[in-house]
Amino acid sequence: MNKSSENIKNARSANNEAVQVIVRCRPISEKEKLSGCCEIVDVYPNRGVIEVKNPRAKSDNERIKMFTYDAVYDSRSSQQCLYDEMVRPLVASVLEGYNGCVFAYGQTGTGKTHTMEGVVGDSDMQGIIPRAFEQIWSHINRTTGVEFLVYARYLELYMEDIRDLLKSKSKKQLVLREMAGGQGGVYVTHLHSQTCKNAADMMKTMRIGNKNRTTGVTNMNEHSSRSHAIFQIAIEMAEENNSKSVKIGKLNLVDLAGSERQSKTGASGDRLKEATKINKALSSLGNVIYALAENSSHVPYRDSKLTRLLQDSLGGNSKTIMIANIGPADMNYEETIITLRYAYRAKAIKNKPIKNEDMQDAKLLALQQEIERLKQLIAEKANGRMVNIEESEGSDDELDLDDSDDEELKKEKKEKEHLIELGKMEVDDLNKKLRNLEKQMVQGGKNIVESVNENEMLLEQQRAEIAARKKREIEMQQKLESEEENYTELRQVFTNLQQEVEFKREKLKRLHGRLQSLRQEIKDSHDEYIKNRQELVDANEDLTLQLRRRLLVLENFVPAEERSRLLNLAQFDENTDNWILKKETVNINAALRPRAHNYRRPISDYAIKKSEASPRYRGENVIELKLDLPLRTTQNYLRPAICPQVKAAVKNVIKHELDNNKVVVKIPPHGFSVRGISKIELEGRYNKAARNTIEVHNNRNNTDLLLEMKKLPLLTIFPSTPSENQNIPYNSFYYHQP
Ligand SMILES: Nc1ncnc2c1ncn2[C@@H]1O[C@H](COP(=O)(O)OP(=O)(O)OP(=O)(O)O)[C@@H](O)[C@H]1O
Repeated sequence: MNKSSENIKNARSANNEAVQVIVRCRPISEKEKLSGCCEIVDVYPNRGVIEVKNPRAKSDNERIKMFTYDAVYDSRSSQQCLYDEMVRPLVASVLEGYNGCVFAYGQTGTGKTHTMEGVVGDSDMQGIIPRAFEQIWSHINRTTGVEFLVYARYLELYMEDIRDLLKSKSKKQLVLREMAGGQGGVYVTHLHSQTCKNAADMMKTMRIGNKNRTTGVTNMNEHSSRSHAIFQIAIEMAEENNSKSVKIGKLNLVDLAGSERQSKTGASGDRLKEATKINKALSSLGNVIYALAENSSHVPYRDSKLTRLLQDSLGGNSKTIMIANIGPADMNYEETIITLRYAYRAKAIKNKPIKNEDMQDAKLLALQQEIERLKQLIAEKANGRMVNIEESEGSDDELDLDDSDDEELKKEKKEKEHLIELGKMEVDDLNKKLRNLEKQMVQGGKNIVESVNENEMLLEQQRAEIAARKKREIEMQQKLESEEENYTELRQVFTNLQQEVEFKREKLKRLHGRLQSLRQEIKDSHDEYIKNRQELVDANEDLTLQLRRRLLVLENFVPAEERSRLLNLAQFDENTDNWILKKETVNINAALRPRAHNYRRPISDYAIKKSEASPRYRGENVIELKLDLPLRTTQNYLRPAICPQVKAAVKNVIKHELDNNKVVVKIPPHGFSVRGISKIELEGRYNKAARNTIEVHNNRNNTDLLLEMKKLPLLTIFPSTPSENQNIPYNSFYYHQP
């Protein structure tokens, strides 16, 4: 049995593990306070409960909604606390070879980026991603006897397009592909992997990605709110004496786009199209979560690129944490409830985490093999060189002994020396290559002195213990609450019937209240469902209308043979999720031959019907001559090659001109006057350093001239040599040509 099928078998027998769902509520913002918003969210961290008050409630049942999660964090919760309690154990699993995923979900401005990234460089405020870097590298620096290969990838999904944030200028097409060998999982082709050797490298990688995320974007905030960012870290590990067995831990850190419904933003036209595409990913994510929670036989992963990318993390072999971010203001009540419902549903998702062990396709293995090969090659080359050197020295001796000036021997010696030299260069090259390859790997435990601070380790251990205890407490508290009803009844001793009736009436009232609020929740969910369905029906109608309009154009204005030709060429490309036209195989003879048709265009139903009555629509023999296909198009145009000598000569002349040419600057075109002297023309030189800049000299040291020049709109004046004394008039100025 091969390793991958063994892995799959392991996965099946592995324990199911639910997706951990956390809710974090951010503090109320100044803007919300100023606009008179009030807080409607109550967070109970030790019970894992969130309560939301409906600001527009008409009845008691509608007033408060309660949701329970694995953990909840209020506005005062620290970044450190959230990380230690929830994320640290997950990253520790990744370092054992599991797949892990943390994704932040929620309305725009609720703190997803704050939670995932935080304030980079601030030890208290930094978020999950930089903390994960620290944890990973402090583990590597402590682990002796293991070789690591760590690399990061950073991608962005915007309107169903994937962008490589580490190689934003790359022209290579990024396509999603299924892993070979039925291992499950999806990867992106041509995505750049940045090898990292320490936490600073990773931080730099993240910064580069973030910079690329915003370059060329007109509205940075809007863009980041509408795109999904995925930072991927892969850690390959091999024990030094057992390099055959490689483990790979993979961590996906995802900052999703804002989840608010687009109808609320009043988008229309292109904006709506964009919104629909952005929403496509999030609504597909919702559908996947729903299907998994309902244990449905079909999970629509293929509906969007986001769900395909997160396939492993939802219902797959990964350990996953979902962080739902919410705001406390009444203004966002509806969105908050939607986020909370979404998160509540995700609690039901079960994953089957498995360790990625004995990975034959690991980069580390290939790297180690290449290093071994190079070492052998270097040893062989070095041996060969030694033999050559000995031989050459031998012939030297012979030369000395015989004291002969035999030309043959001299030539042979020279050749040998040449060979030795070549061999040396080759070995140097190989050594350089070897060092480069070795540099990519990190020897675990190397910086042990730096990182193993006893107190630090102890602190970390204690934090982990506290986190585990807190988690247990929440679980127990939740269990206790659910069973409290029965316990109180059992513990209650009634002295008379009246007391028992009273107690039971109270209980009935409580249960009735709970029933009513559950009914209300069902009604709300149903209303939400109807609303969503209506939105889908509307969208469907819109699309049908568009389709009919296009079909009408197609039927009436596109010739039938052209239509069938296009239909034959069209095919759906699963990888790009789009229809594409296959390349046509042109039979040149057939294409050029004239063809006769028994009709003339248009050939619409209307025209056919009318053809009986009106000669205007009657069929005629039309001979169609296909246009000759051009042998070359403008795209194939090649510039005539210019002889390099001519090119160099022209360049020289231009350079000479620029260096020596004095330029007469007229500012403005007709010049200007200074104290009666009219139409002064200034003389200047091209400044070599700055194109479009002419250095103008005020040789007359004339302050009035300077003042006049300063008034000119096109003139930027600054001294060519900085002068500390501002009263001394500048002698040189720069005139920027507009
Ligand atoms: N827990 C928190 N404590 C303090 N401030 C917070 C918290 N969460 C969010 N904020 C602040 O709220 C603002 C919005 O947060 P952030 O940009 O992280 O939201 P977002 O959900 O990522 O938005 P977008 O969808 O636009 O990317 C920021 O100024 C951030 O500092």
